[in-house]
Amino acid sequence: MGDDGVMYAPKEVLPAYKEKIVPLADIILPNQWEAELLTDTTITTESDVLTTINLLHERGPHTVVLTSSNLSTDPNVLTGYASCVKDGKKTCVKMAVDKLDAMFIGAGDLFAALWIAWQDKHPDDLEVLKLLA
Ligand SMILES: Nc1ncnc2c1ncn2[C@@H]1O[C@H](COP(=O)(O)OP(=O)(O)O)[C@@H](O)[C@H]1O
Ligand SMILES: Cc1ncc(COP(=O)(O)O)c(C=O)c1O
Repeated sequence: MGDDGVMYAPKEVLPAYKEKIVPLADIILPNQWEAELLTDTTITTESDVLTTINLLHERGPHTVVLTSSNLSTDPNVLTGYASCVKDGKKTCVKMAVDKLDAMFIGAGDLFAALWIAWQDKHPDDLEVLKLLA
């Protein structure tokens, strides 16, 4: 959808993402900014992360992965969060990635492709899946 305050799609389609596309999805992998945009929230704490992830679960997806956030206090670490709901039980893990000093276009797309493939192989195992980060 976008990065750092810039949407790749026209902003007019945002309501369709919120109301139509998210409810159709089983797995969504927004970065922090995308998650905030989809839920009209602002994330400044881990508690906010959980609130935002829950709002997204409530719309339908059983898996919500916040691929990156600005919550890490270590400039060399990128922090993400993954949450799955199965049989009414929610599991959430935190992912810490060694941050490279560069900006990668397409990292989110690549991450999503890898995650979806591995989640198909390890459907209930966030501890394995978080190793992708
Ligand atoms: N600077 C970076 N250093 C190391 N890994 C990165 C970096 N940027 C992205 N990644 C990896 O790619 C994944 C997706 O990146 P992210 O920036 O969250 O997606 P998007 O491109 O959608 O904003 C991250 O979870 C991380 O694993
Ligand atoms: C126009 C455009 N640029 C860049 C990207 C890459 O996005 P990301 O870096 O979030 O994977 C996309 C993803 O769909 C895109 O549509």
